[in-house]
Amino acid sequence: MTGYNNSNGGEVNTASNGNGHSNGHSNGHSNGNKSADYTAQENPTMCSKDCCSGQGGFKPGNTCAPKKGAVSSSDEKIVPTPQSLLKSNGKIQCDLTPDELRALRVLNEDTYPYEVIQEIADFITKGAGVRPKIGIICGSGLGSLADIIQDARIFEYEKIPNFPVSTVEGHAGKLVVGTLEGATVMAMQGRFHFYEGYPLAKCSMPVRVMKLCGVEYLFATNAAGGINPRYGVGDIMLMHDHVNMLGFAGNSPLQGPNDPRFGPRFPALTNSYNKDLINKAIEIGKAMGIESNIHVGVYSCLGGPNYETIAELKALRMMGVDAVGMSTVHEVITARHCDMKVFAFSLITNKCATEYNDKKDEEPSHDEVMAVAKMRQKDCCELVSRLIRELAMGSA
Ligand SMILES: O=P(O)(O)O[C@H]1O[C@H](CO)[C@@H](O)[C@H]1O
Ligand SMILES: Nc1nc2[nH]cnc2c(=O)[nH]1
Repeated sequence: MTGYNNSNGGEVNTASNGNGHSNGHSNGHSNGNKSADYTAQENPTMCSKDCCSGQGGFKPGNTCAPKKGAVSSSDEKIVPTPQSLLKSNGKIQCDLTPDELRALRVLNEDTYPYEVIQEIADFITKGAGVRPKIGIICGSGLGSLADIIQDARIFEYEKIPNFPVSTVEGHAGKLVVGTLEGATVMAMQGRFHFYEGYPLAKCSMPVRVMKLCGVEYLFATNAAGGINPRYGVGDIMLMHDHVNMLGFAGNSPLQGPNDPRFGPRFPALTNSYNKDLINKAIEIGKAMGIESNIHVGVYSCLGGPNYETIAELKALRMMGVDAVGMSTVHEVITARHCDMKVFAFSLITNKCATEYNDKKDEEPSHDEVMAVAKMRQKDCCELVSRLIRELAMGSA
């Protein structure tokens, strides 16, 4: 095990853009060509945010009207959208089929009151005949974690009332309830991502379903890019913390009115990842002989679906991030909010380039992510099963 490692091994160079061109700005902006309408403050011909806010934007009578000759979008002719495209007989035209409309509605139904989540949980526990104690979320290509569950009762997402559907390859869209190593478990073969168009609260809604089914421990797994230069493809990073990039941008699965039946308005996240489970997993890694492929590190979730630019990866490395993905963080936040114990790991499926001269063939692809996950699924399954056995025996 490489152990805790937050050190900045990436040797990030902020003075140059890495293409050999100095960017000319001490603040790290790489765009040397400042456009004419860069900000309202810098160009007095443009109105500021305060000036036009709440007034429907710029109006000709405003005192801050652009001066003649100034570069501004108001110089362009505005062609209004013909009413004929918007309305027909007073009704809004819509070419979507009823199925497409339903899909849109499901996509936009992002509030899940306690009662609806309770209904979903009841549907599952009645159908399965058990109350699972451990919840597992299978990462991309790691669906086999659910295949090892015994006495499995399988629920397809489409058949669960009010449940979203999986749209990503490698996420089958099934909920598997049964037993594993003597413990009752429920596993999501397919998670929901922000980039699929689901709001974060909807992405992590199944965690609340797990809670109301009786789950006490969340095991979240994911496929991730390794930013820490010491991580190799196929390594496993036990998550001991995260950087919530979507949170930096004002997005949270806990946004909106708080239901105290789930948890407090302002939950603390300082001890989100259960240390006993991390230590147990390290021991198990040693027993499995994969000690040198196990690390403990910091994960960060970006919105995706694109993989990161090199500048973004450099920035994440500077922030102490070891692995990057597009999931898990909102699930962990939701789990901690309702007081579940969390264990999470990333399977490193690709090495992230943090220098411009890194090899071009290091570009990530989902095919590669899936292939590596397939290759490493046996060890991931063994790690999870052994850890669950320890929990079932009461020694973790
Ligand atoms: O986080 P999981 O679901 O494992 O999947 C990861 O892999 C996909 C990209 O290849 C993204 O969905 C990313 O989040
Ligand atoms: N954001 C992100 N997600 C991933 N999932 C698997 N690899 C990666 C990666 O490099 N970046």
